[in-house]
Amino acid sequence: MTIFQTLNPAPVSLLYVPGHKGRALSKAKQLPADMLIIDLEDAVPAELKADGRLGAAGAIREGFSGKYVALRINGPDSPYHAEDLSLVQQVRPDIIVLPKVDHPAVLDGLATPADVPLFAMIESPTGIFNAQAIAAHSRVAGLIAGLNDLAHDLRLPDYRDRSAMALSIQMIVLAARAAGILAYDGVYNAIDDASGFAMEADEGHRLGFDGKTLIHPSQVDPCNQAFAPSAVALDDARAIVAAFTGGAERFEGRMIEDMHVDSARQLLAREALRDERRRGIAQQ
Ligand SMILES: CC(C)(COP(=O)(O)OP(=O)(O)OC[C@H]1O[C@@H](n2cnc3c(N)ncnc32)[C@H](O)[C@@H]1OP(=O)(O)O)[C@@H](O)C(=O)NCCC(=O)NCCSC(=O)C[C@H](O)C(=O)O
Ligand SMILES: [Mg+2]
Repeated sequence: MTIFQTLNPAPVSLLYVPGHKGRALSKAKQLPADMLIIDLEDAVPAELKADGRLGAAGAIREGFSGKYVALRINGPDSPYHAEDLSLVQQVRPDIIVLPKVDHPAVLDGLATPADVPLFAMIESPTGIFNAQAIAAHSRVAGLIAGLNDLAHDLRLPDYRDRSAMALSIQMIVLAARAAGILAYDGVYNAIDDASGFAMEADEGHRLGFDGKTLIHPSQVDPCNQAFAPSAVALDDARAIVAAFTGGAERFEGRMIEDMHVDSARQLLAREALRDERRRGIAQQ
């Protein structure tokens, strides 16, 4: 089985849940997030790392009915890395999220099960410059933008200013697409700002991300909505596929060619898979 079959359909809404927060882990079971990323890194204070691992182990063993489960471990330079790795061996999450990946060489030496794919977080200027090689590494199934850390390393006066990170954000999407893997947008910190979240999620969709990483239950539904194709887009895709006969054609006032039909087919196939998965989960 390839890493892509493991994640088919690709998740759209990826919610971080700190490993030491029992109530949040329970609540996460009821939420319509496609993937939970149980965090052992920055959301868990140093003195609670052991609690974080215990919480993560219990929650993963209990299961999250139909959701993909990822574990964000502490990186190889961290004193918590070795114990996080033993947890990975015990619980075998669907995905390992590795933070602050700056060089592909970090992935070569990583003692995680070879058949558990990685999402590599790109969160530094060096990571941005090496994103292409990181994305091309055989263990990597996706990239995640870590924009809080990136804004910090770039010394941005305002970490909310995505325009100051536009080039970096697009390099993450480019690197993922060049390698044929998934790409996820960073988190939106202002948890009470629903309209700001909706705008940023929509922007992430338009930039080509497969979905967005999230930090609060209130962001899950708006994320799913932002990345769902509209009824108009689905109708358009069906009409393009039905109308196309080959070469360059006029279709409803615009030119269509092979690549437009291919995009339309991909959109319809993704939506069909997501529908099937939603029905499967509802029946559980
Ligand atoms: C951001 C928070 C610290 C806010 O906490 P709080 O104000 O306590 O939340 P609420 O009172 O609004 O919570 C309401 C209920 O929802 C549950 N909850 C909250 N967050 C989550 C969650 N993420 N998943 C599931 N459930 C959640 C609460 O338990 C309440 O439920 P109940 O008690 O039953 O009423 C907090 O939301 C939080 O901790 N979020 C996750 C933070 C996190 O994981 N951060 C690390 C990843 S982000 C990052 O590192 C980005 C990257 O690396 C970068 O560099 O950019
Ligand atoms: Mg980070």
